[in-house]
Order: sequence, then C-alpha cells, then structure tokens
Amino acid sequence: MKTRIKICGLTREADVDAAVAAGADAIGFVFYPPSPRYVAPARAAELARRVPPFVDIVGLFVNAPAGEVAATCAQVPINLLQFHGDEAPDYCRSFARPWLRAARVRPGLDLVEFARSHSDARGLLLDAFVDGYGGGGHVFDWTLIPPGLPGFLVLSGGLTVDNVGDAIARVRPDAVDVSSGVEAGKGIKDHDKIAAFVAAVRAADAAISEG
Ligand SMILES: O=C(O)c1ccccc1NCC(=O)[C@H](O)[C@H](O)COP(=O)(O)O
Repeated sequence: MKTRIKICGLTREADVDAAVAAGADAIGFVFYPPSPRYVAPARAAELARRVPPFVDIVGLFVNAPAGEVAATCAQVPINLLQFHGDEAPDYCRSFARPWLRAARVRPGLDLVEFARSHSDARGLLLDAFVDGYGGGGHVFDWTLIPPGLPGFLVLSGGLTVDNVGDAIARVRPDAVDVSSGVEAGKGIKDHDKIAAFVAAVRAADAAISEG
C-alpha cells in the first residue's frame, strides 16, 4: 500500500515546487492568521497555480468564521478543507466540500466517539494536542490510537525523516502529514528534508509490502 503524503505550511514558490517534485500527494496552506505559516488567500492563489493536477490542495483553518472559509474557497482552488480547531461537525459539513477533521490527541480523548461524530469527514487527521492548536512539531503517544479506528487516517505531529518509518510500521496510517519536520525555519521548507522524508515513507511502504 502506498502511504499518501501531505506537506503542510507552504509559503514559497520554491517550496511548492520541491514538494511536488519529491512526489507529495497533497500540499497544505495554513489560513490561520496567528500562525507563522499563514498565507493570505491571494498569496495562496498565486502559489496554487504551480500545483499540477492530481496533487491536492488542502486549506487548513482554525475556528474561522464561515464567511472567511467560503471567501477563501472562492479565491483558492482548495480540494480538501482541514479543520484544526474546535469546529463542530455541522459547521465542517456546511461548505459542501470534502473535509478532514483534525483530532488533537491527548489522554482522555475518545477517538472512537470523535470518529463517530465526524463520520462524514473524508478522514481524521491525528495531531498532538498543543497550546495554539498545532504546527508545534510534537509527537503524541501513538498507543492512544485505538486499533481498528474506522475511516481514512492521516498521522501527523512531529514526524521527521527519523521517525516516519517507525510511525508507518506501527500505526499503518493511510497518509502522513508533515510541516515542522521538513523545515529550515518556521514556514521555510528545507528541500533536502522534503526529499528525504518522502524517501523514508516509500522505504517504509516497501518494507511492509515485502512482509
Ligand atoms: O502550522 C501551523 O502553524 C498550525 C497552526 C495551527 C494549527 C495547525 C497548524 N499546523 C498543522 C500542520 O501543519 C499539519 O497539518 C500537521 O499537523 C503537521 O504538523 P507538524 O507537527 O509541524 O509536522
């Protein structure tokens, strides 16, 4: 099985090109103004022009007013919305677009119930619980993921070239998502780290299919 790869938090043309060239399945733009990786919709629209067909464009929002999400969707060709805050299921489905729901994982969060209440999400994105909602590069305890959690599972939170192979072997996610782990500085991607991360994912996939 091919683990899909999303590279998140892109802010520069060269970084978009590097992610696409490395073989990313999806790239993410952060539309959360307090984030150092924030891009304004007009800027994201410019960057999105470089993205070829069959690479998804993911728009990440945190508790944004619905009008802001709709206005961003009108400017940027977003294939998939990613809700990374405290958004309710009714809000997430109100945009009539495919969406991912981020679960900020910590002990006590009932992921089975979380998945059930977001059952029409295209997938659950599991990230570490941090103050400030995300992008902190923190790994969470993967044993908190219940076996057999239904639906498309995206593993994120502090993934790097050094731990992504282990993460795939243990969790067997459908996709992995990385931001901090392929950065030279906040919002600035390191192209060698992107290539190495993608190679590590492919090596983990090959190890699984070889048994
Ligand atoms: O990137 C941010 O600054 C950010 C801010 C608020 C919520 C989420 C944010 N980022 C999440 C991501 O970029 C990813 O989807 C992902 O979870 C990977 O994060 P990382 O641990 O940095 O690899």
